[in-house]
Amino acid sequence: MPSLQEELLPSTPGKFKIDHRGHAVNRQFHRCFASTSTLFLWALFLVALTASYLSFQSFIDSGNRYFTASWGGIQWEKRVRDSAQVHRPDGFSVLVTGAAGFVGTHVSLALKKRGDGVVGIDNFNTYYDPSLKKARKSLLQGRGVFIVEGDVNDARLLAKLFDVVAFTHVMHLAAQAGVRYAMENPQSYVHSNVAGLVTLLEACKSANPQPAVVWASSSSVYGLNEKSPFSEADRTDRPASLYAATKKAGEAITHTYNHIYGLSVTGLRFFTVYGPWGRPDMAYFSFTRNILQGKPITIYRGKNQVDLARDFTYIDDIVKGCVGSLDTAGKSTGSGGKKAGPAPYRVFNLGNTSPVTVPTLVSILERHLKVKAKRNVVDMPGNGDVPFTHANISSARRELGYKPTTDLQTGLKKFVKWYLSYHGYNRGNNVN
Ligand SMILES: O=C(O)[C@H]1O[C@H](OP(=O)(O)OP(=O)(O)OC[C@H]2O[C@@H](n3ccc(=O)[nH]c3=O)[C@H](O)[C@@H]2O)[C@H](O)[C@@H](O)[C@H]1O
Repeated sequence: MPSLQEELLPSTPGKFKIDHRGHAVNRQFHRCFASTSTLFLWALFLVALTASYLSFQSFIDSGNRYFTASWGGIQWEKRVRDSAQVHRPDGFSVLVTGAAGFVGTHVSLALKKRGDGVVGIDNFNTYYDPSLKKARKSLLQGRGVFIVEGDVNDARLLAKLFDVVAFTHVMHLAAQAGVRYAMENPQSYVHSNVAGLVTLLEACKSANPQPAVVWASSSSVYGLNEKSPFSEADRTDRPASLYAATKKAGEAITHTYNHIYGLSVTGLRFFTVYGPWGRPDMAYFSFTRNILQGKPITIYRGKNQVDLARDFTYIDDIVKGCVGSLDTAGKSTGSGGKKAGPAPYRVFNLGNTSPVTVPTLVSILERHLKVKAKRNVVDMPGNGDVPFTHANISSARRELGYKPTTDLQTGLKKFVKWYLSYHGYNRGNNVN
């Protein structure tokens, strides 16, 4: 006779010995209970493991934030102060956000050159090759512009910067750019163009004295507007992309800060800016790369086979518009978060006033590169693009003295020259 103990335990691990009904139920119950407790113990173990992993991660994260932060300290503050030092009578000290970006680099160089103090901030994100941003940073460093590596969403960093320097102006160019990428990564637009903007404005409104703010809006706010050329008074309530919607939101948000806190605000609607040190995600840049590499380029075409057109604007003209905006920006009236009276709120188009079709842009590039493009013409996908842009710049001309002087042919020649030299092509043989 097997003992009770023997009856309850399977003879071979994993197997049941069903002698009769009662024993089998007993054994099953015991087995089930045993496996449930094992499962429970395993689950407990896994939960504990996950919890310790998560707290370790958060420790690492906070460690990164607080112990390896790339800002702070006496030496850092000295670099910030030196960079903000003004070297002309009545000069400005300007905080340039997105300073390692395309427009940010050019504006910083121009301001520094005329004797203004400039401190840059840039998060060096990977939207496009950060090595280009690092190269721009080196260029700026060589001219005495210090760039802080940080995000405009970092309120502590901004507060510190305003603590160290009484900035007279903020040139806010940090943004998530690109019209079509908004479908791939919508949150990045909210993060930079909405949340980042609010964090920056909070810092500006709390500063004492408050700086005047000039910031980059976009021609894309005109969206489905069909009235041409686009005037600042035209409708901007029909954006065609999330990018455009966040820029439109930025115009509303900056208006609020102007209204409540007396911040002086100037919004600049840039029209498809291009030139040396430009953005690799933009059509003129990626077309150049592909043409030189013998790869096909995709040219979008609008409804009824109408070519798309843009009011392409050369970077040097945009820089003049930015500097003119800083020069004419009235003062903010508030301080420490309190408004003392009305302050200026302005919006200007900065375009070239002569739209060019995308196929014409490609022909100009072909001429400068002396290489034929492999054109792949497709119907414009529903990706946020608008069929054309065309700026009316009378306001900017009147109030900022803005007068674009570079046509697309001339501007692309300068871009191609830079592109070939930057990428190490043999310039003498390739550029006319
Ligand atoms: O003014 C602005 O507010 C915006 O300008 C710029 O946007 P866009 O005018 O769309 O420039 P960009 O991408 O160079 O496309 C140019 C043309 O090429 C067409 N295009 C584009 C890519 C392609 O592969 N094929 C093509 O035909 C395309 O359909 C378009 O017709 C900035 O990127 C943006 O950040 C914002 O600042």
